[in-house]
Amino acid sequence: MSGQRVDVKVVMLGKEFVGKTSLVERYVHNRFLNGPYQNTIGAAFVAKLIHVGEKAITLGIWDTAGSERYESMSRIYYRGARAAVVCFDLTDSSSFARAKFWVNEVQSCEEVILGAETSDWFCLLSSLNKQLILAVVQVTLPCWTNK
Ligand SMILES: Nc1nc2c(ncn2[C@@H]2O[C@H](COP(=O)(O)OP(=O)(O)OP(=O)(O)O)[C@@H](O)[C@H]2O)c(=O)[nH]1
Repeated sequence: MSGQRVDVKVVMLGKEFVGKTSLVERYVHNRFLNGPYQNTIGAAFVAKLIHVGEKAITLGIWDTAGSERYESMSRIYYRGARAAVVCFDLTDSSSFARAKFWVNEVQSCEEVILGAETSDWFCLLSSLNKQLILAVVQVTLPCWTNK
């Protein structure tokens, strides 16, 4: 980590290849890296300064590796996080099962955002009630109702 002061810790979680790094790149640098897929190893950290009203807040974003072999490491990164962005691919039901796993894991986070990505669009469902998020997604997403 860079040693800079972080006001709010945010963690990105979800199966590998669902687009976590791409989302962070878009949000922080407003760019899409078009090169070959490179899996995250362990986790990557990036900070972003945002303004909420007159307040300046530094977000410290931990982009975790989605591969299950890094699962225990990801647990370290979400400890103390104020928010978790749990991502999955709408075309991959196993990635939704993985998202469900992470939503249950991150009970300590104040805010959980569940993101669904297909190849060319992205939607966010946000709620403080994690069970409600899962219920909504189970009802609305065909890839989940097949399970
Ligand atoms: N076409 C398209 N490709 C995308 C989009 N988002 C991500 N990708 C591609 O999907 C692949 C995986 O994206 P990453 O952002 O590296 O996925 P990740 O979840 O961070 O993967 P891990 O680091 O292994 O956990 C990459 O080849 C991206 O270029 C998108 O919105 N559209």
